[in-house]
Amino acid sequence: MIWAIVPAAGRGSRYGGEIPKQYLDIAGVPLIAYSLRAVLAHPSVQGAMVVLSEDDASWPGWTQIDGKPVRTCIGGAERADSVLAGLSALPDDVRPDDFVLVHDAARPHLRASDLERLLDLGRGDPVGAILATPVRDTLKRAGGDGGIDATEPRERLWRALTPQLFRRLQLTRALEAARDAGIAVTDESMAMERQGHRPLLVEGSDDNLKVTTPADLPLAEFLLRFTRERNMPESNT
Ligand SMILES: Nc1ccn([C@@H]2O[C@H](COP(=O)(O)OP(=O)(O)OP(=O)(O)O)[C@@H](O)[C@H]2O)c(=O)n1
Ligand SMILES: C[C@](O)(CO)[C@H](O)COP(=O)(O)O
Repeated sequence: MIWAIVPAAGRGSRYGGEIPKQYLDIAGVPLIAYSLRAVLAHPSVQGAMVVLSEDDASWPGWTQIDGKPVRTCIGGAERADSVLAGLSALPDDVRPDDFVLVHDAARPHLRASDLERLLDLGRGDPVGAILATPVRDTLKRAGGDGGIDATEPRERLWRALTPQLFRRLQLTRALEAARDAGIAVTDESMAMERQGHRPLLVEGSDDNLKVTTPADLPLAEFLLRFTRERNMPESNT
């Protein structure tokens, strides 16, 4: 069985607003509820560890979703610190070799079929796997003056998404090594790659968007309200 770690300790500075973006209302439900419901919907996921900020005043205090346990711990200044805190706070019966699934609280529209593919392929990989999508646009390198310095080759370039699936101890060691080296890793895979691992790329969906700026919220709401595969959470406490 697998535990999900849901980093939700960010302040949403690029979004702005009164409350952290993971608590914004989408169709009457906080954004984080969709992200949690999406990972907990898989039968192999037995619970979720939500990583909160020290002064989080918005967390609704859920202790279960769909009958699965939801626990919390306090994160850190950077996302990687929060994931490390989540790894450390997992229940004692989560073994060092067990897979854990890390999914951003800010990614509410995770398709069940994408999660199934990630778990199916990732659990068969010696290291683990991440959801990602191939880059489909031409990429430009910006100069400091607002002009274009170069067009970058996009062959074999993918956008990393979440969830990302790794074994508890291996991921813990990789994140600790990056922290101790003073390297800021932007996702779990980067920490694993620094250790020489080559995580599997599993193709996900472009609509597994991360709500980062205000422009993202209407699109997230559209996706959650109207797409076929949706995880509309029921109310729960
Ligand atoms: N110290 C941090 C920073 C981020 N996150 C979480 O990591 C996910 C992805 O991070 P991002 O989209 O960057 O969220 P924020 O850091 O809140 O956004 P910003 O960078 O705009 O402040 C979010 O669910 C966020 O809550 C976290 O748990 N702990
Ligand atoms: C983990 C992630 O969502 C993969 O794309 C991304 O790296 C998070 O970056 P952020 O700057 O913390 O939003």
